Amino acid sequence: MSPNALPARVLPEPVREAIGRRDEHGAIGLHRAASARQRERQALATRAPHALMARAGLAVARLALALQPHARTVWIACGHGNNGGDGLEAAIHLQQAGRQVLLQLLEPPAGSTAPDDARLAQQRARDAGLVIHTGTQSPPGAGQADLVIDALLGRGLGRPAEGPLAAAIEAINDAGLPTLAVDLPSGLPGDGGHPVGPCVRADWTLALLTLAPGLFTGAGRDLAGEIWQDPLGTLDDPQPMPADARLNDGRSIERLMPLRPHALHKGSSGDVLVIGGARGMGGAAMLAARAALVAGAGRVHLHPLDPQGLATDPLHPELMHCSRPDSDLLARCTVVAGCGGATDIIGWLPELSRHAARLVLDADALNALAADSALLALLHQREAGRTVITPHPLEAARLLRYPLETIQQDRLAAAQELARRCHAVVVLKGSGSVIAAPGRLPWINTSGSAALATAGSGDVLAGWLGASWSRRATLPASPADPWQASEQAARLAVHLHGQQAQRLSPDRAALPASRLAEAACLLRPRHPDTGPGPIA
Ligand SMILES: NC(=O)C1=CN([C@@H]2O[C@H](COP(=O)(O)OP(=O)(O)OC[C@H]3O[C@@H](n4cnc5c(N)ncnc54)[C@H](O)[C@@H]3O)[C@@H](O)[C@H]2O)[C@@H](O)CC1
Ligand SMILES: Nc1ncnc2c1ncn2[C@@H]1O[C@H](COP(=O)(O)OP(=O)(O)O)[C@@H](O)[C@H]1O
Ligand SMILES: [K+]
Repeated sequence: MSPNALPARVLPEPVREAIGRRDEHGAIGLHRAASARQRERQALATRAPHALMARAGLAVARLALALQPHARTVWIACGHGNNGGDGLEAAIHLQQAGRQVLLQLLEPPAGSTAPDDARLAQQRARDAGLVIHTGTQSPPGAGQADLVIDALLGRGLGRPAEGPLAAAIEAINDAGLPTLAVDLPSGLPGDGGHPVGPCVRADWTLALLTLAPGLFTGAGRDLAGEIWQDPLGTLDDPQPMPADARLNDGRSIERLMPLRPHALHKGSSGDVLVIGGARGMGGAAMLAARAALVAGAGRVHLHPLDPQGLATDPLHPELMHCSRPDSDLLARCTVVAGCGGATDIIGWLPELSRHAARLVLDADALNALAADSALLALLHQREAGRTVITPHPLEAARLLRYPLETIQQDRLAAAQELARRCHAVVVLKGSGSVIAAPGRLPWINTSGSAALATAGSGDVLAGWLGASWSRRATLPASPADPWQASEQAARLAVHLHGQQAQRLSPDRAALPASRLAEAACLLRPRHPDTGPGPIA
């Protein structure tokens, strides 16, 4: 086994991966189960029987040895499908590398049989002299192993695990050992990232062939740990299956960073107008305005909905108070509406829908929209690429009239549906924010952390996004692609917002939103989140 050829680490960033894995947008593609299967079929068709699984097993064993080089005993829990087959193949290599392997195999449920590849892997493991424990209990000594490899279930998860499978998942979690998941943590739905039954909590996940969106959003990040990928030698295959989504990671947004040329003037950075801050919630609008200012908008106007609200910001006297925005101002600005807007924002929405050049709707503006289909119809009449909405999952649930659970079970689908219904670019916030524009592949953002789970960090994002969009609006637009500017502005702001939070709070301690607003930028942060790179 060559120790040099390891898979590529996808998260945490930065990625130093094999050449050729990025698409024409400089992005890494994500595949839902149906296209992953199709990709697998394509790969199987051009290879010798069992070659793909043998390679998968080798990739798992190599990564296990690289991550835990001193592990002497490795417990490998295998299911009856091809995910288990990968585990069995890995067992052969780990045994050959001198490790003691405790190999557990769950029997198929009554009436079903293991797939051919997995059966062949079982035979090969037996032929290699491995002892296979087939009871429902973990193998003796498993709890004292140095590493557990979870090969119970991968992309085949069809329903919540129960019975022996659920017990095996719980045994892995209860053991508290360093855990490497094969392809997916068992129990994690690859498309959605929101388990409804028991699920392995892994320290590392090695995705095989394709990357599942569910690894990067919802509960996926916490359950998958550090994410690695091995394309199993398929990078040069002709016509690979197109992706269903893309990763909005550091590399993919590099090309979106606006230049600040020497001859820049405030008129070339665009204007932002923030409307929000009803009584008692002036801070929300102030945070959005500050973020827009610090992120580099040419001019920032603030219209507080509370007439007694702060007229000026003592920390930022450059912020312009605006007592009554007229249609000329609306037609010039990127309008960020709704932060702390309460019900006072409702009356503004028809006018904003008609006149705002670019419109970012957040918080209470979204609640107003959810409650009034006439407002939604007005939004629909706006030109393509003129609106961005930034709901958190509960706001998305109100807008779509779905239970919150449904949103979280398939965040990609929810964001796409919202984009279609609202005729807007959508930022569905939370762990692994999804950015979706109508009729386009959605993006899953990789930056950010629980440091952002504080009141006001969404207001900061809305203002940041406003500045990002204003800046892009002054650049030459692509007439053939009306969604491009707003989608790119959202991608850039969402990624930098998360990246700055990681930089300011590396240990994920709660980050006051006012500190984040002061760090708003549209440039590469000075201290990007770096870590040891993978060996690719
Ligand atoms: N065929 C190959 O050569 C390759 C297979 N690969 C592996 O194959 C995996 C997919 O394999 P499978 O399609 O066999 O699926 P899995 O091994 O993930 O699951 C096996 C079977 O378990 C059953 N099942 C699903 N949910 C269950 C539940 N809650 N309780 C009990 N049984 C349940 C299903 O019938 C499913 O087909 C990937 O995740 C990956 O690890 C990849 O390594 C690529 C190569
Ligand atoms: N655990 C997390 N991981 C990554 N990003 C997060 C996490 N929690 C919150 N965020 C981000 O923080 C922001 C919170 O926005 P929101 O829920 O609207 O809060 P608020 O209304 O208090 O400002 C969003 O950008 C969201 O994506
Ligand atoms: K697994």
